[in-house]
Amino acid sequence: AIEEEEARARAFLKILNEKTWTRNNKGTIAAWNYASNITDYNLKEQIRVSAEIAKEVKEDWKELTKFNYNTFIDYDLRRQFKKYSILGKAALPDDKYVKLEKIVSDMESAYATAKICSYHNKTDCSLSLEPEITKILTSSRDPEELKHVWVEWRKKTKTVKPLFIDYVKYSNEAARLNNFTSNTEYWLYDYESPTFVDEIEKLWRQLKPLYLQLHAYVRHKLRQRYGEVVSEKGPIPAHLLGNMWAQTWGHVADFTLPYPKVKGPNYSNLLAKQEYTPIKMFQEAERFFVSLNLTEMPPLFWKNSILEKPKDGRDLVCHASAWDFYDQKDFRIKQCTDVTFEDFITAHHEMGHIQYYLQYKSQPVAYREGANDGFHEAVGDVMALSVATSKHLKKIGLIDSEPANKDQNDINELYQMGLDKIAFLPFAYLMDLWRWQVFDGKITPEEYNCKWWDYRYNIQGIEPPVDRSELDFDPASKYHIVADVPYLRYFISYVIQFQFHRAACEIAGEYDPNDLTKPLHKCDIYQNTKAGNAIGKMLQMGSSRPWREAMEALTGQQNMDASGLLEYFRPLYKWLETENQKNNVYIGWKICEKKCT
Ligand SMILES: C=C(C[SeH])C(=O)N1CCC[C@H]1C(=O)O
Ligand SMILES: [Zn+2]
Repeated sequence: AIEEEEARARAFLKILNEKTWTRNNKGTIAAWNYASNITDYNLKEQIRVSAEIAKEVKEDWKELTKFNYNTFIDYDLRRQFKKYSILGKAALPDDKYVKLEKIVSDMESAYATAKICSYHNKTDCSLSLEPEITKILTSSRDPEELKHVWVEWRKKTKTVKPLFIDYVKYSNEAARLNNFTSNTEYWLYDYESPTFVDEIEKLWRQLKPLYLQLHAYVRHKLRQRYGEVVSEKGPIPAHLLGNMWAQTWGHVADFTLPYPKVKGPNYSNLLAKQEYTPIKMFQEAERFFVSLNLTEMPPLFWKNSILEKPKDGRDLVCHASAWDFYDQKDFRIKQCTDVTFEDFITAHHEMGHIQYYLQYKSQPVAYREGANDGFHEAVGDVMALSVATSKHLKKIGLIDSEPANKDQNDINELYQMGLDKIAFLPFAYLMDLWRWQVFDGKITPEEYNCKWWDYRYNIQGIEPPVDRSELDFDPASKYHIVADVPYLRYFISYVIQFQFHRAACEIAGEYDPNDLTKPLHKCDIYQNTKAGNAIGKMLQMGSSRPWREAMEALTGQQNMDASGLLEYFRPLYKWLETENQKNNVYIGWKICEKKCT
């Protein structure tokens, strides 16, 4: 009878849970050893362990699928079985599994070890993405030097194209073995919502007008600074926006600010002046979480994390990441942290992942993940929305007084935040729009690059600094493309983090929609344990319930909703519309001559 089968299933699941966290721990250790020290030995070891685990997982899967779990009455039992029933890449035959693992590791190490020559000193070819190239992109105001690093980085990273073609093939093969039509369907499966892509498209439609206003203003200001290299009505040249991928534009703030006369201090300089070190940045981040009655970092975090780029000359993956070792004790961050405000904010982002791991660590293994992957990306950013306010920075003594001219400074602060949060939306959206079409075969290898630039033109309104062709492979210039990391999670995060922020700020009494003295963008939930407890309750759920129920636990609503972000940026939106009208600025962009052939 079903009761008897469910009893057997519970016993089976108990054992599977134990085996799974132990396997995950072993696999994560091997993956950490490779990512933090790229050597042939560590690569072989990582692949050996991963293949061994895949074999064992497949054995257990054969047993698991003998159960009639879709008929189980117990929701929780049914849900856990359903999660374990998706085998993922382990569905591949052993040899193809190893091939796919090696392909992704090789693409990731090509990216992690890529170096370019300096613009000013052609014999110095030691520049890595972090910190050297990043520093140039954020601080150089020489269009020729910016063009040099933009082009040279892509010359180095495009070499993985043949590997990427095979990556697509094997990923699709694995997806089909899981009864998905392609890797696209596999990537979207966990959102448990057939209308999910439509919901995302609708959010972008609601947010695009705000983006168009910001884009028009920034192009106008860049044109004032750089002249004809920035067209009046065309896309913005991608190399002038302070970021290798033009995904966030915060580093052009200092010469495009709405009210330059009341420009505040450079926070990065203040961090350096106050002798912050990477460790102190993470300790400060921890203090914020603990102030909300959330959990402190466990001893092994401080013992095992890599919080600065090692100076021993080793190759490692510098792209910031947070790791759960599934033993409920070992949680780590690996980040090549510089003492900059951007990295201080990223420290909160990464610690948000660790906090989520800590909050759901007592859940069954199958539920130790975000309600959906966008939630995982949002946790730290919610904290950072409070931390980045001048009100908070005064509380922690980074600045000694809040800026004088309130209204003008408010617009400046909103603009600074908008250069990161609003500018990011079309980039995050197009990253998987392109990959979904690649996995579905609608974009073929012969057109990878020009279809990429079609999206970059049409959705983001940017253009390359030099002509592109199919001999280039610009998507590979971005970590997530070569490392097989989906990106829709960040678009989701940048929308829902403002819903979470609004809910937490209302609980904290820091935001009141009817009280103009408490606008959302001035909210700081620091030390508010009521807000912290509400956030913690949502995080403890992990993926034990569908994400809409987790969303409802904190915000009282079940849908993703652009109104949080639009409420936060409302004052900036009005200011931009007025300013653009005053300057008679063209809104949008004419698709100028195709730069990809
Ligand atoms: C910091 C991380 C590790 Se999850 C990251 O990849 N992020 C954080 C924001 C967007 C995205 C990126 O850098 O592209
Ligand atoms: Zn993240």
